[in-house]
Amino acid sequence: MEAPNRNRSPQTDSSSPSALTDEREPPRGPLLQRRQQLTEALARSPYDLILYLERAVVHSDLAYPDLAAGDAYRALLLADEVRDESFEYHDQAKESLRGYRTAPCPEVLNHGSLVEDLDQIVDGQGVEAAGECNILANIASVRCFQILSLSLLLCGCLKSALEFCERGLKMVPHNRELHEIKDYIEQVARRRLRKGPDEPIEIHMLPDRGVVRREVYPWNTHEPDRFCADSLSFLNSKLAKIAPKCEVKVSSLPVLLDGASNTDQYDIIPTCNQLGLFAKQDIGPGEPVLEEYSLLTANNRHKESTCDACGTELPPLQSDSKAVSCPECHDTIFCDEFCFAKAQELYHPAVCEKDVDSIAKDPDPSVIDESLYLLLLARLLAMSTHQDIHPLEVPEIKYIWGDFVSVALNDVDGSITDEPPPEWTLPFSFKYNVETPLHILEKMDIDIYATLDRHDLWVFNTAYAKFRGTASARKNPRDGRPDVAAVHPFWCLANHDCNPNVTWEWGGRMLLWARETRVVGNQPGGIRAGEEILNHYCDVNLPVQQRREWAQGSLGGWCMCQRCREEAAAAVATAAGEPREEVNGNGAS
Ligand SMILES: C[S@@+](CC[C@H](N)C(=O)[O-])C[C@H]1O[C@@H](n2cnc3c(N)ncnc32)[C@H](O)[C@@H]1O
Repeated sequence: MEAPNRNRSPQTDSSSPSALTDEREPPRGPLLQRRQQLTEALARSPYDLILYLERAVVHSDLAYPDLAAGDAYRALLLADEVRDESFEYHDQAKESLRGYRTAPCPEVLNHGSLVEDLDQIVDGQGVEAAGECNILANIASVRCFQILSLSLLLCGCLKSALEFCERGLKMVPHNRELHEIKDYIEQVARRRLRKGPDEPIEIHMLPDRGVVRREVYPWNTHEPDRFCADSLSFLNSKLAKIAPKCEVKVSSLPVLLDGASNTDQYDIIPTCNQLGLFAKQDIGPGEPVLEEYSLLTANNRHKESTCDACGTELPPLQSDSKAVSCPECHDTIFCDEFCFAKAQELYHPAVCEKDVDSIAKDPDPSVIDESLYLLLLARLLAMSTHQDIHPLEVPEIKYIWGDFVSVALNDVDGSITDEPPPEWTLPFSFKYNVETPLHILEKMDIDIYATLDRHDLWVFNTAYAKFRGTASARKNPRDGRPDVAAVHPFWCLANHDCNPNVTWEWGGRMLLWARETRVVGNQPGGIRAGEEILNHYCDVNLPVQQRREWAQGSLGGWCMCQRCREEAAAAVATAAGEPREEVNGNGAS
């Protein structure tokens, strides 16, 4: 069996054996233009499921299977709207389909054996009795199941892929393309689960977390040039209030590796430019460096004991407590009037009495991270809705680091392998990236179709990329589970070093202050004007190997700071029985 190719041309060659296979590599430029046209058409006609399906195919051809799945899922929801007149967008979705016919069928539905399966789709009733819109909706649903199952397979979400494939096969039990996709899912599942050809594969065993491209999408016009003079001057004007002795500047950082290497002893290692925080005046030992307040917080406990706005632990409710509950939705508690006023100003009215509070709360330990990132996304959506700005324009995330990979590196040929390509680094699942964010928006009474520009899947993915590079989480002291997370956009500009010159604590505010003494050699603390603020993302009291393993998650790679390199090189020299060399302050031996 041939592996299907993500890069299929928009002009589907339905005469090929399965029409899932087309080895041509379509050029990106025209596809990007076509994507733009379809996005504009969707802005004019937001309930048109055919346009969504067409854009799904283009996304698939551009090697964004996750975005293809997102579009196919929206088309599937619209097909449900067409069939059920009690649904909220029934009239609009049906009206949008009136411009299309079953013969000739829209090109995007004329795929493989789909039209041959029309008899199963109309259930033997004949086209007229079934109603043309309903038939189109049914054919479209099968097409959605095909795109969803193949795309999710390509992202590595095998369980969701198989579930959608099975749903399609329920509608058209003999559909050739769905059977092919099911075979592919089972082949990949067998390889990943190391199962023999005759061993059964149960759906609950299948992995459902994949990875997708982590990039500044070519059509993303919201991403600033973080290095340009305007951005730096904007950031520094804000920073002046919360860290008056600091400034944001370009910092040269070691390029992070995936794991241990033999470069620890090298005098020169590859570096890259990013942003960092620097002292612009001397800062004494123990002196405060930064105090930052952020409402971009999340709490995954159902009955939380933290302030809804800033995430601080609430004091026990006594008569002298300063805690305030929202007069409209009494369950939402703020630590004081200040937090309540800030919440009212920046996000709360968008979720007040909207029943979004129970979503993703008290998660299974295996999905704690996902739940916290999802709840950060929910907060971001509430902030952008209430402030009436695009989510990626919300100041709290606009300028932060997203650990993006270049589009060129991410672009792959798309044949099916056991795992998605290694350059794809953004964790992805159907539930947390596609389904639940839309569910949250619906609970907020937002029309997910009419607001596509703000709530497209690539917008959620971009926000997730930023959260994953910068959010901090706090563990609950009772059970050690992370239950509160936050993004502090200025604190997160400080880079990591295993010999930090600051330390931090997050209560209601993120506080950063200069260390009294440095970890290495008990040197006195304090930061000179011009020196970089060196934060710590891991426990710096651990030995080098453990430190590097811990920091790998939060830093995004193997720590190559001076201290790690010196300690690792010394350990290697000791193991080899070489005499120890003294190292000077800069680590050059
Ligand atoms: C929270 S951000 C820090 C600010 C970031 N440099 C920026 O430009 O906004 C974390 C990212 O900074 C980079 N980084 C921080 N400390 C580093 C270090 N010691 N070595 C290499 N990269 C570092 C890593 O790419 C990491 O994923």
